[in-house]
Amino acid sequence: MIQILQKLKLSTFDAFILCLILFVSYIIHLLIKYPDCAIGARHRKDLVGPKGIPLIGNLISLIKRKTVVQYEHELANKYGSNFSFTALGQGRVIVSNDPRTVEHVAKTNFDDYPKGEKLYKISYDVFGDGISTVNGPKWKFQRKMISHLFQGKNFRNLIYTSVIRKSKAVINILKEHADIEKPIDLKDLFSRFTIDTIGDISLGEDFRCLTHPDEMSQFVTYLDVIVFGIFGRFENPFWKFTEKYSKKGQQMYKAFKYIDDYIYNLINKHKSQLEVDRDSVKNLLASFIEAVDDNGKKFNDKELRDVVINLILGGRNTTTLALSWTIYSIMINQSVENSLLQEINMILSAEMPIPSYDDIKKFQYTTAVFYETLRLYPVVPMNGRVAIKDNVLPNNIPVFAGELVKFNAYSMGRDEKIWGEDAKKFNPKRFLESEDVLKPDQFKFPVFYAGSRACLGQHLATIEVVILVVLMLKEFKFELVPGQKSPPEFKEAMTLQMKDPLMTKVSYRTKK
Ligand code: HEM
Repeated sequence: MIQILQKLKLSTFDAFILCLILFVSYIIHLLIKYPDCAIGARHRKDLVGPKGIPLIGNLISLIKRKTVVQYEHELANKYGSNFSFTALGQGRVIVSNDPRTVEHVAKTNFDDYPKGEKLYKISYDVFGDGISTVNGPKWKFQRKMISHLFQGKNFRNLIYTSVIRKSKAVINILKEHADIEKPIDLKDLFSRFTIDTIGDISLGEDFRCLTHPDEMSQFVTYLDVIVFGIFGRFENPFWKFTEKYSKKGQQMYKAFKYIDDYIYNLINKHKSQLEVDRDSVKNLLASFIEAVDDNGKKFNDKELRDVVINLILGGRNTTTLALSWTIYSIMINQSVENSLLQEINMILSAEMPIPSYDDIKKFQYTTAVFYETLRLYPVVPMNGRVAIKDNVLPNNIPVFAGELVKFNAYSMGRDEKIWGEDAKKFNPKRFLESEDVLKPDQFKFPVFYAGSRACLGQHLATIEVVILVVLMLKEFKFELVPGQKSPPEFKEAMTLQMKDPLMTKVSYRTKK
């Protein structure tokens, strides 16, 4: 540019005026191209939604939001099931809370909506090439191996034994609180339960979060550091730079290294043990080390690390939140608690105080309570994919390559068009009275996602929630400590987090 100006032999003042004209023309060009949407987003008159500001779209409303879920839910209340907005850095977002859209994205046109490059790059340090973020053959291989293992009898025994053992530890903690009438933060207790359970199932490790809460395992502490760190990257386009020069960033890098070393050490330890005696270790990591696909291919060490960390992270937070929202929903619905107790007393007895594996499926009402909770409080409240080619949604909305098609499971769960007039009411029986008892249409109820990439841990999560809820309710009554917000406020995150602790009074059902 400077060379061109020199060749034109313009004075400094003329050059300045020329640059100014060019700059202003460019801005005018952008303003014409993006009159009400963010730079990079296609200007579209055919979609309804909040009017955007030229060049930045709806960025300011998004910044001022409480949480993105609530922002989108307010828009759904105003504009209906289908609407759109844009934001600088995000491009165009098309929200379509229509079961047909979920089916289109998750199943029918699956190949046109892969997991995005941005997600892969931002979370590579943690998820690596694990199932949650990859596409194509890498995803297929892991999906096949994991589902195969998860369907086996060994896995069944492993999860059952582990969940029962860890649930008993929870009951012991609750006894301590009930004895001295000391309230407990159930959200924190569930988080310790889920990490101890998934640590046991996947690695054979006892993180001792239930038994020794004051000596927090370094692995667990660093796990939280990386989860929050990665979430921060989605909000900060300059993360690569800021992490390099911030204390928080340095702590994250330390955490990545620690977690990697920890898992690689365990892989080596497991391999040595398995060489000596194949039956000496029974956990998911051991099973993955031994697993072979149809072509005789085994997981290499990097794949083992990735698969294990993906399962730990995929299953921990989600189940913690599911348990917290379930117990909260029970506490505020007395008639639901009564029906639960009726079911528990019908299946369990003084001689059989603990459900066997086969008993679990008898707890139909309890499972319905879990589903009903997820309908109103889906712990993965929003989901979506960027289209890689032009498409048309079943409701005739065109989608252009690069646009993000989203559905908001929180809004869908409260939509009368989907769930009828009592959509906002907590009514677990709806999952029992419908034709497909406890097998809700996954496109209408996409809380575990749907189609080929539906959650692989649904069964495990259901077992964890049903067993723990049954054992807890059988022995104790739970009440919200007064003065807390009900329903609890949300905290901005990828999952539907409660902002504050869930302080709860615990008392014995029968006087000791
Ligand atoms: C209530 C508890 C849970 C909920 C609500 C839940 C929800 C979900 C959702 C919405 C997805 C799709 C994510 C996406 O692709 O955008 C997913 C995927 C997945 N979940 Fe879960 N999950 C739960 C528990 C678990 C557990 C306990 C595990 C295993 C330890 C697990 C393992 C997975 C895996 C491996 C995937 C990836 C599947 C694939 O991409 O093919 N989940 N889950």
